[in-house]
Amino acid sequence: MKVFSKEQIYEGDRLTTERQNISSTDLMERAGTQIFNWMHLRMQGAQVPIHVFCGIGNNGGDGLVLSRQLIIHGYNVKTYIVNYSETRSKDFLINYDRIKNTTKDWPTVLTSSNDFPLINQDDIIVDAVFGIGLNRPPADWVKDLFLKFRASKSFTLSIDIPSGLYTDKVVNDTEAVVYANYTLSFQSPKLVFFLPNTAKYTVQWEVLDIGIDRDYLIQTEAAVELISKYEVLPFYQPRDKFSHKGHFGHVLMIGGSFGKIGAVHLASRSALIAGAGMVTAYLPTCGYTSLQSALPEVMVVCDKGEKQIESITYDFDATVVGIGVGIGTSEETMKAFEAFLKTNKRPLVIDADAINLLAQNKALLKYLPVQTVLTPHPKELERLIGEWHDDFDKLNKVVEFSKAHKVIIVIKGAHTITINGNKKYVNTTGNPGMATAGSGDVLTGIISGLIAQGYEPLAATLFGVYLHGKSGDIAVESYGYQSLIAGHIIDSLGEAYIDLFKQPEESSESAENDENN
Ligand SMILES: NC(=O)C1=CN([C@@H]2O[C@H](COP(=O)(O)OP(=O)(O)OC[C@H]3O[C@@H](n4cnc5c(N)ncnc54)[C@H](O)[C@@H]3O)[C@@H](O)[C@H]2O)[C@H](O)CC1
Ligand SMILES: [K+]
Repeated sequence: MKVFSKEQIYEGDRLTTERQNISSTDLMERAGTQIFNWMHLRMQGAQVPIHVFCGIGNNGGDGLVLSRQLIIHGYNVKTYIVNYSETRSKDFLINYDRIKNTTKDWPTVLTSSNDFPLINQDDIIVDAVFGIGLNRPPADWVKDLFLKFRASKSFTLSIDIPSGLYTDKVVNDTEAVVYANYTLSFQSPKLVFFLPNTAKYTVQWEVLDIGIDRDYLIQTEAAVELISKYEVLPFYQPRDKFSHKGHFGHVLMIGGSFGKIGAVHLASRSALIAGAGMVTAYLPTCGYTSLQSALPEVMVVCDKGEKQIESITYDFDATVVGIGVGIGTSEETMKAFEAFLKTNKRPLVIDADAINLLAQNKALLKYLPVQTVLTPHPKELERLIGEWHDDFDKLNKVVEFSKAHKVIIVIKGAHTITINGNKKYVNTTGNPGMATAGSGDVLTGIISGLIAQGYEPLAATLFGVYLHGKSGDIAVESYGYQSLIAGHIIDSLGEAYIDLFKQPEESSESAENDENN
């Protein structure tokens, strides 16, 4: 699913009204009615007090449409105008008139904290104060209103975006934002729903279809894309009946040091289970026996170093090389890594300490093949690109790095984001149970295993990140967050593949997302 920028959303609105020959008021009517339908379906006329707080722009206008519909359908509604400015939008004013014609119980205009109503915990708050038009911090009394929402502990439903959140930057004052239980967003989810600094402002979100022009949605290139089953399915390469292991490539997994052979074990096994035809693990000699005994399907080549890798030499042609898991950062390993990069011609997946080695010696970056995949966790990323102030700054820095070195970067996290030049891909699978030792080694193995089978590095990365998260989601059903370990993720990989062809997910136009799942 595309994640459009604010400018693209406004343009989509404009084009829709033009191409469908409707007014912006009609479009607002659709938006507000969609919210009403959503609530009506769930509430079925229940007389729970609903407090609808409307700003004076178009987000407020959506709130007024909703209020009117709720009133017409007999709900117990109170409407408030959060009068933070006298510059009311045209469609707000039209709907302000319409609601006044519908009920004698006119909206209450709020201009300071003295006007705030009583809200009980069992009431419902609808937040239609600010939408994507927010361009500066809210006034102090509006912030107090948001604090009152939180203090009430009532279920809070935000329209389009939690008020106080920007679409393209973080908020400095974490109290000047609505903490929504649920956000019903129009046209596209907002990038801020997925970033560590801002995801907390909505527990769940859903996109409502308000009939934006289809051609515009299809033809408009978005800088951010949400990756779910629908986006990865087209990558899937079916197997030919007459295929043999030679068709699915040979992964060379280089890594390990004394005490960290397990990382290579996990990555090699994952590569094989992801579907690679053959996997060879390249290890210091101390790892030979354990790896051979634990993984009979994997071949092993030993380095001359006993406890660490000291010179990388092998005499076969690998399809792809995964390097870095458990490798350590000793001087000898650095030399071996440098010599390897200078001669290697194969696609690379670089993880863990090999990223740290690159960060220590950035001159080596020029030896990376185009579309090398780097899979740093936050600390490794920081060593590579330097510190960042916030999530947007981080994304910008990674984009610059990706463009400068022509590499794909996987920013691992709750919503792993893959960056390829200007394009950002936000993954939707995975869970907190996957924050466990070795989980990253598994990802390295899966991506390498996919590249070996002929997937392009970007497709392999997006598909691999998706499958890794999905396997974790399947595994957590049996083990729970605490007891899930990396090996369980590998064991569920087969089911994650099978799941690709199970019942379709909910339509991507109305994808539901539960941040707590
Ligand atoms: N396709 C769609 O997504 C549709 C969305 N709709 C809704 O429209 C809003 C965006 O509306 P807009 O009028 O542009 O902005 P806001 O309502 O978010 O803000 C109102 C207005 O207030 C000014 N402003 C900004 N920040 C402040 C501040 N801190 N203090 C005071 N005033 C401020 C600014 O000038 C804004 O214009 C979108 O989110 C949807 O909810 C349409 O209804 C239908 C299609
Ligand atoms: K809002």
